[in-house]
This record gives sequence, structure tokens and C-alpha cells, in this order.
Amino acid sequence: MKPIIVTASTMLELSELIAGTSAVAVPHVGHLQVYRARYCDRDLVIAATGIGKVNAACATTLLLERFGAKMLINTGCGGAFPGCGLGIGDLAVAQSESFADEGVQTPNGWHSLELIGIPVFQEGGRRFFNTFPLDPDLARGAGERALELGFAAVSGPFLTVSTCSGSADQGEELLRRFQGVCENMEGGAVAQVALQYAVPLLEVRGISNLVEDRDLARWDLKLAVSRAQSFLLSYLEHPKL
Ligand SMILES: O=C(O)c1cccc(C(=O)CC[C@H]2O[C@@H](n3cnc4c(=O)[nH]cnc43)[C@H](O)[C@@H]2O)c1
Repeated sequence: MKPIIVTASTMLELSELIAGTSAVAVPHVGHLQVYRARYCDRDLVIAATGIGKVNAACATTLLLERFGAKMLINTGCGGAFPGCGLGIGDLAVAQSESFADEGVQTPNGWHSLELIGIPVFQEGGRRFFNTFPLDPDLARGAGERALELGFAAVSGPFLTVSTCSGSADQGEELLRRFQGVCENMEGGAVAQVALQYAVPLLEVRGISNLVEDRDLARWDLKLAVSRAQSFLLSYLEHPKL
């Protein structure tokens, strides 16, 4: 039976999940830190990808080639766009992922990859430039489960960036490009690989900060990653596959 693969960029974002599922280390999976568990009659593979799109895409590809998967889950922390209803410690569930800073910077401003006309992926007549859909049933199921469990949760589009927005102005610029509730640095890359391998993806992040003028005193990484993992431990008891 193929496992469910759970990824995040750092071990901090996975340590409670590893402890809560009694996962054990799997050696020699390339450069990755990988763990395996049998949890509620399901096989899990849990792995830290490293930060950013390149790490996330490489790791997801390696994991899918090595283990296969019936479902991918990408988790960790993320920044909430002001006004979307998310606060620090809340959960964000991705309905789509967009590469929000890949494109062309012209004298007239930023344009998406559509200006170049070369999609990052195409399949069956569909061309994907900056935006990838995530599995709608998984997103709906996880959003509903989060609310049932008493988490504050908002579902919506996620934006993946190479440069973490450290100013409110930059956040507003990104929202002029794409709708978004949550900014992160890996999800779009995982979504692209998931689409290429036809594996359904769920992305759930705990909110560690708002996308605003950078003030680390207002961040709460520990609360964010703890809430996301606490949710996943409950969700994985009965995932909606
Ligand atoms: O600005 C800093 O000094 C700083 C210190 C600690 C952590 C960061 C991060 O940006 C964490 C990046 C990491 O967490 C995700 N993340 C969390 N919040 C955001 C955000 O507002 N924008 C983009 N990514 C965010 C991201 O997926 C990375 O894995 C910065």
C-alpha cells in the first residue's frame, strides 16, 4: 500500500508529528531527513525538505520516486495576508498555489510567466504558468475537519515566493498579482510536482505572522507549527482520501 507523504521545510515543523506517530528514521534517502510510521492503520512517510522552492521540488520528487504516495501533505508555517480572517496560530488550507514572484519585471511593472508564453508545466491541453489547483475535495474536507475540531481555519489561495515579504507594501503588491490568504516559500513547488505525478495534495499551514512590515517580535513560529501538527495528528486518524 502506498504511504501518505507529509513534508515541511524544517524539522521544527515536523517534530510533534514524528513524536505523535512514533515515527522512526529511514536512513539513506538522498540528503533528506526522512521518518516512517504506521499510524491508525496507515503508512506515513514524514520528511523535511529544506527551505524554498528548489529544496521542496527536489525533495518531493525524490520521495515520490522512492516511496510513491496515495496522497501528499505539505505543512509548516506561513504568513497571513491582512484582512483575510487569519490570525497568528490559526490554520490556513490551500485551494490553489501560485508562484507569486516568477515572471517578468518590465518598466510597466511585474507580469506573470504568461508574458513569456512558456508554461512551467503542460498536460492534456492545460497549460500551467504560475498557478496550480490543489485537490478540492481534500481542501474542503480538511477545512471542515479543522472547524469541527475547534481550530480557527480559513481556506483560500496560497502564494509561494522566493523572497519572504518583509513589508506591507510588498504584500499589497503580491495581492495585486494574485488573490491570496497565505504566503509561504515551498507550497507552489510541491503543488507543481504533485500535479506532474498526479498525486493529490493537501496543504495546511499554521499562521506564524502577518504579511506586514517585518517585526519578528510579533511572530509566533512555535504556536503556528504546533497548531498545524496538532491538527494533522487528528486529521490523519481519518483522512478524507
Ligand atoms: O525574517 C526573518 O528574519 C525570519 C526569521 C525566521 C523565519 C523567517 C521565515 O521567513 C520563515 C520562512 C519559512 O516559514 C514559512 N513562512 C512563514 N512565514 C512566511 C511568510 O510570511 N512569507 C513566506 N514564508 C513564510 C516559509 O514557508 C519558510 O519555510 C524569517
